[in-house]
Amino acid sequence: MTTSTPGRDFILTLDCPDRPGIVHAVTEFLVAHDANIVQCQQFDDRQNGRFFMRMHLESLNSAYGKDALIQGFGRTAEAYSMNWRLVDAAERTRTLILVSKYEHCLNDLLFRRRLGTLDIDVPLVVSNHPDAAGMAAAHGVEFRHIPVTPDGKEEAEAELLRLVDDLRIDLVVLARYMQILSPELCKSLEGRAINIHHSFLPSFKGAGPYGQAHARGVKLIGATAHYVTPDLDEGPIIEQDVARVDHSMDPARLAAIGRDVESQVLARAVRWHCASRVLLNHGRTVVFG
Ligand SMILES: Nc1nc2c(c(=O)[nH]1)N[C@@H](CN(C=O)c1ccc(C(=O)N[C@@H](CCC(=O)O)C(=O)O)cc1)CN2
Repeated sequence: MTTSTPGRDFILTLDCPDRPGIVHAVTEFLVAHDANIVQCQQFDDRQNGRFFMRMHLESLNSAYGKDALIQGFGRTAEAYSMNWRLVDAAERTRTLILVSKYEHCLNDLLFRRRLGTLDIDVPLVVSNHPDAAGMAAAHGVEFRHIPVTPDGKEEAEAELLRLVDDLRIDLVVLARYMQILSPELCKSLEGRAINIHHSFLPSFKGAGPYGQAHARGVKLIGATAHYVTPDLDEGPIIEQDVARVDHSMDPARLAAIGRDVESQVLARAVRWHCASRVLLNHGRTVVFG
C-alpha cells in the first residue's frame, strides 16, 4: 500500500463460520474503540454456512489508529474464527500492470488513474513484448520489458517477483498479458492478481476466444475479470459483461467490439478489489458493489 496521511476511515472485511452474535461482537468492538459505522454490508451464504461482512468505519478517537484497531480486533476475530483484514480507506493500492501486445486495457486503466476514478498508484508496467513502451511513457509510467522464452520463463518470473517485492506491490493486473503464470507464481500472488479474459467464462477458455466464439456462431460476446490461479481462466470470477454481435461479424469485428467490454469489466474489477469489496468464497467471490 502507498502510505498516505493516516486517515480516520477504515475498511474491515471478514468471513467466518456463520453463527448468532457475529454482528454484535463486531459492533461491541467498535463501540469500545470509539468507532462509528459509515456503511455495513453482509452476506450469509446458507449453502456453505459462511458469513461475510464489509464494514466502512470511522475512528472518532485518535488513540485508536490502524495498528491499535488491528491489535484490538484480533481477540474478537479469534473467538469467531474469522478471516479478516482492516485497511486504511485512504491508502492507494500499489499496482503493477502486465501487458503483452494489446494495449487497450492498459490505456484504459492508466487513463482512469489520471482521471482520479481509479485509486491506484502504478510504479511500473511490465511486458513480455516491447510494444507498449510508448503507451506507458505517454502516461508517465516506467516500463520494463521482460521477454519470456520457453527456456527463460522461470528467470522471467523470478525477475517479476523481485519487482513485486522491491516496489511493495499490492496488486498485479494482467491487462491482456498472454503468458500463463506458473503455479509457483500464482501461489505468490494468490488473491492479488487479476486477469481479464476476453470471453464470457466459462465459455471459450484459453487462447483465441474470439475465434472460438465466431466458430460457435454466438450472438453475445463477453469479458471476464477473475483472480489468477494455476487452473487457466478458472479463477474466482469478480466481474463480467457482454455485448451483442451477429452473423455478419468476423473474429476481428468481435474483438473490436470486445475491447470496450474488456476495459470496462477490468476497471470495475480493479476498482472493487482496491476498495476491499471482493471477498473469496470457496472458488467464487462475494462482491459488495
Ligand atoms: N496461471 C494462469 N496464468 C494466466 C491466466 C490464468 O488464469 N492462470 N490467465 C491468462 C490470460 N489468458 C487469457 O485470458 C491466456 C494467456 C495466454 C494463453 C496462452 O496459451 N499463452 C501461450 C503463449 C502465447 C504467446 O506467447 O503469445 C503460453 O503461455 O504457452 C492462454 C490464455 C494469463 N495467464
